[in-house]
Amino acid sequence: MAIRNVRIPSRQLYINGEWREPVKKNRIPIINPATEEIIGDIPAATAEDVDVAVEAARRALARDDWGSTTGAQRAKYLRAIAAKLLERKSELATLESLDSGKTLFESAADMDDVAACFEYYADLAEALDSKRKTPVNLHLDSFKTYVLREPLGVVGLITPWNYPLLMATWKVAPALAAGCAAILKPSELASITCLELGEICREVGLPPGALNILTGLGPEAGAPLSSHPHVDKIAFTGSGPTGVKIMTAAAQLVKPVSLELGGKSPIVVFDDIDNLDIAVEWALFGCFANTGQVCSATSRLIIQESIASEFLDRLLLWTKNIKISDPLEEDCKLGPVVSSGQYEKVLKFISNAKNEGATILYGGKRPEHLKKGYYVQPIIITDVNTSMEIWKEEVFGPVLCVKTFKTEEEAIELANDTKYGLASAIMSKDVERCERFTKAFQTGIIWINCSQPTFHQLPWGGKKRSGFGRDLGEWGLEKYLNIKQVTEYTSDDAWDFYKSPSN
Ligand SMILES: NC(=O)c1ccc[n+]([C@@H]2O[C@H](COP(=O)([O-])OP(=O)(O)OC[C@H]3O[C@@H](n4cnc5c(N)ncnc54)[C@H](O)[C@@H]3O)[C@@H](O)[C@H]2O)c1
Ligand SMILES: C[N+](C)(C)CCCC=O
Ligand code: NA
Repeated sequence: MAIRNVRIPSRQLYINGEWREPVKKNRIPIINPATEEIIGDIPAATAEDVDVAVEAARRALARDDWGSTTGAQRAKYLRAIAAKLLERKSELATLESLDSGKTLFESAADMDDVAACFEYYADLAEALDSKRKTPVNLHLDSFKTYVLREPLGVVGLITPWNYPLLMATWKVAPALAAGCAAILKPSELASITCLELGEICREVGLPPGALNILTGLGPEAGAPLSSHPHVDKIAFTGSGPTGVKIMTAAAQLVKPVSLELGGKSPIVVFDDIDNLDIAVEWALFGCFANTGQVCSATSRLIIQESIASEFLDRLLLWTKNIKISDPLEEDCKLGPVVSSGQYEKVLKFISNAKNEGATILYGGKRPEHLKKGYYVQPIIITDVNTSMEIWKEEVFGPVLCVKTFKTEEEAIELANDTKYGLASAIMSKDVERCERFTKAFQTGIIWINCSQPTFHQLPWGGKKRSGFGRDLGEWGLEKYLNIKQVTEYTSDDAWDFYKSPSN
């Protein structure tokens, strides 16, 4: 249930466990994409604030109350955060919808996922205690060796607007579980819930500086974080062009980065599926959930020619049935896109596709009943060829383009015909065929007879231009750890490499 008349909290930057006004005192308006109204504002951090936050993070690591904690002690903080998040679930979900345009149903599901992700990494933090020191047996009498897993240090976490608190959590929870001190820089287009995470950390008594939250613009707050000499790693989720900038800045200091970038993922549908409607719904969900603003959206439908016409007829019926409304309205299934910039971008993709000769089978216009807000009907585009922009580029909106195939070889070639490599889906009841596609798809995520279900136990990330490194699962924790080898000489005998002068 939405909380009507919810108050938009007015916050400052969260640094060293306190709310702190940005040095330059600037603020950025919060716009509700469903109404185009300004509903509040967030602080705008600059390089000066980044310096203060990095210093706070370094001090946290040097203090015993954070830097010497066991995994079990950190797990207590993570569980307390999860409990507070659940206590405030309805309010946070409403705030997320007001800020990003996400349907209330999806925002509420995100809050459950956020809390579950903190719980999951609490378990992994506890398990880390027994793995902190691993002896390595060399079968030598003169040496004792072991490997330590330690927190990597101060980490910068830069995140996007499409799942504001969830994408932040995929990085914050494992970074804290590992014992790092973190600086989160959420997207300026949707930061409300990330700032509320700051309030929750304050309430549960997370040691000062363990997590700092700097809202602000990318070039003003994100860039100085990426190039800061005392930030040991940047974990980034966002667009390809920003990923390139971050990697370039980090390279100057040989700072490690992990990049979760965009995609143009395929969903391949074979004519052996049992139930057309079930496959149609997955195709719809795979591309139109979160108004298509999903990095892993399966936005290229590759359908076997023999069922294409019937499949598209059904797809059209299902698409027309999607309720488009204010995201807080009950049963809303498609809200507005996040911002006016994103709205213009989506409309431009549609007009370019038309100009290049593609057919708009359905949608792409403002819904008649919604006069305000960044709303666009879901769009299905046919007569697409592989050189068109709409086939090649990520739209990040509710835009599905369709191509047909005859043979399995043709399907796999079309599926892999992309610079991206995040996810792929196959719909078929032929188990061996699904195995062949699992091997052939050039992506980090494979969905079989579904699209998008995500579990925090499993690694999330891509290859090719979708980036590298993994969030979630044990892989999402490893990236915040430094692996340190320790070699001890235990013999009483001299090493005897040089001639002793006393002989
Ligand atoms: N692979 C994934 O897991 C995943 C998940 C969600 C979103 N995405 C991708 O994110 C993109 C949409 O998100 P977006 O529009 O917020 O992306 P974006 O790249 O514009 O912004 C992402 C973050 O980077 C910051 N930023 C911008 N310029 C910067 C700079 N020069 N230095 C440092 N930080 C900077 C932004 O302020 C924001 O916090 C899409 O391409 C989508 O595919 C990927
Ligand atoms: C869990 N989801 C919905 C697949 C979120 C993917 C994150 C990328 O946009
Ligand atoms: Na907003």
